[in-house]
Amino acid sequence: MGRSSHGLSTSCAAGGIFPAARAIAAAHWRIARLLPRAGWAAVLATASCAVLLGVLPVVFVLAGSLLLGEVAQARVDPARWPSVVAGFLLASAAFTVQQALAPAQNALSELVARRIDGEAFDRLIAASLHSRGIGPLEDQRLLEHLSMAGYELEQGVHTPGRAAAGLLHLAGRNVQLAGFAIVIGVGYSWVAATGVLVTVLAFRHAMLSGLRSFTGTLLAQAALRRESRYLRELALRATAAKEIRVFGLLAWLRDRHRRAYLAWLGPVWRERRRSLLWPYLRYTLVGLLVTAAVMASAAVAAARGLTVATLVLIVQAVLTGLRLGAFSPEADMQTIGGARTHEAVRAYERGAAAYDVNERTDPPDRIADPPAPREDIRFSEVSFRYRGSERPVFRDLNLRIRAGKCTAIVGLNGAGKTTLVKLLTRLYEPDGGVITVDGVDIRRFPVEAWRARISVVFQDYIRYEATAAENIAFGSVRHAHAREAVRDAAGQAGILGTLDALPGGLDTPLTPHIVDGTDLSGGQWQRVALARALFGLRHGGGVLVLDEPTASLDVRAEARFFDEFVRLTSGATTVMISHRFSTVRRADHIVVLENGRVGEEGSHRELLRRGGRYADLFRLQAARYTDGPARRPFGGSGVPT
Ligand SMILES: Nc1ncnc2c1ncn2[C@@H]1O[C@H](COP(=O)(O)OP(=O)(O)OP(=O)(O)O)[C@@H](O)[C@H]1O
Repeated sequence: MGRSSHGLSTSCAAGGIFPAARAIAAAHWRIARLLPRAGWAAVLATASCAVLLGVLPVVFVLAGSLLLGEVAQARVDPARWPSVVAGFLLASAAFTVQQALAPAQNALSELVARRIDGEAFDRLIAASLHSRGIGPLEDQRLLEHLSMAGYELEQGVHTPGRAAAGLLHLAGRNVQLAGFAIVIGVGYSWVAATGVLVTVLAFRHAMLSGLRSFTGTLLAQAALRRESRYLRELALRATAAKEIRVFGLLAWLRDRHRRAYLAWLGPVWRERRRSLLWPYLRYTLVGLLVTAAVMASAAVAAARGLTVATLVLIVQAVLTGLRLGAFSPEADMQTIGGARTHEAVRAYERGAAAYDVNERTDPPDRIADPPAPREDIRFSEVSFRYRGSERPVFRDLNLRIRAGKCTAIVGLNGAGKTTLVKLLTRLYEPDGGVITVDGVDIRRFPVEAWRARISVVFQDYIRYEATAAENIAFGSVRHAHAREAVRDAAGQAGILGTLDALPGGLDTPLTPHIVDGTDLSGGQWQRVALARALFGLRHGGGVLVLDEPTASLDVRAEARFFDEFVRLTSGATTVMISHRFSTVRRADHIVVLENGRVGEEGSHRELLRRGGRYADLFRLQAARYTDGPARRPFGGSGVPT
């Protein structure tokens, strides 16, 4: 049995008939085990409907032939008319109940599917949120499972729930098949019954194997499908609308989308022909031969005395029975595709859980409540490399962040500044070394408690589609009700006036996608993010981390922010990451990251005096803001200090 890069089995071709049948049976079994999640009452009701809907067509055919036979007899023997009426009533009842039950079964199947899919979505979200760090969400291998499962569950077609409902539907079809086989066996010949059964089962097996192989190809094409989806979204969403128009990317986008779409569809079409069309034609031919053989032998039997009613019964049972070998739109694609989605959910769950298990184990002597740092936070001999990446970001990094002071971290792009924050907030664990607060390993604190101590504005902070007040209160959700504190934080970040002036004040949704909602400018959003961090700091943060806090602020706003900043953060341990030297120079202590280590550190003046990397970078940036004299070699009178 082949295995794709997804770890999901994809092909039956290599293994022959029995392994393929075993794999399909195993997939069905895994799906069947999901049924209790829909609740036994719903499952039993749906299964009962399915079984009845399987039995009723058999009853209808039996009643119909009984009616036919009795009508013929009643012409010569009037005493048979009650039997005619009974046959008619039975056929009518079978037909009417079938019509009434079909919508009920659809509704119940929907209920079963939604319950199971709701639970699968819950599990996927739980696996995504419960993992301690963000490693699984940045691991390409696991992301494939996550995006495939998320996409299918959202589309709602190839889902575990639809697969489970499909299985119940198949149970009904199998009951029907058994019913017709019994009718043929009892009424005519067990050889003919076996012929019909074998033909239907062989046809179904070939079709399901083909479907399985086909969905395997779909999966193997997942990257291309994702690319064409991404390009479609690029064209249809507002996010890239500006650049696409200004850079004149429309033609490129259409062409690229067309090519990606065809590159995805080409193998899918080929596989559809290979695994679905040819087996379909082959088995249809076999089905026709079997039908012809049974019909011919029935005709011979009829000539030798088989009654017309029995002949009609057999013909109907054979034809309707053979029809059950056909594709079931309610079940087949769903059971095969849904089983794969279920496997993807499980694979992501396992992978995400393994991430936590594989992390270094926490020290046993736990401390429930991490204190705010009194001395310092230290990175000691810390090394770290992203999984799948060759290059370590940190190698034996030693770094001290003084408590109650502002430490600025600078470095070239990719030096590891944001990664440092990820390690500090335990979104990733170091491969070696230790991070301590006043000498205590931070792994001794519960992760949530430690994170509650840290208030962060990430470089790519989130613009939540929520009210302005909520956007700020997310800094400490436990204190979301503290309206005055929200206003204070907004005031401190210099955004209160703007928010008060919105139509709904602080209760205005900050999104243009909601009626009465609005959007803010980049700089205004940055102030909201700052307000969020200040709100968190006020409610027990103790440590404030700002990654590029003033990147979107205008020069005046930046200057004002820093005038206020010292007062607002007094007593807090602050880490500031910035490329703006006008921001960095105000820090108490500056650390330059270089080649995975601390290249140099000191105050702004000390570092300028040293004339090293920091002084170079500072001089380069200062020269961009001044005229000729500032371009003189550092140390000259024209350089700001
Ligand atoms: N999820 C990830 N997986 C693999 N490599 C990553 C990941 N995130 C970052 N890196 C790599 O780690 C290194 C450090 O990245 P980081 O984002 O910490 O740099 P930075 O100093 O914050 O950069 P910038 O100044 O551009 O924001 C870079 O080489 C980057 O390519």
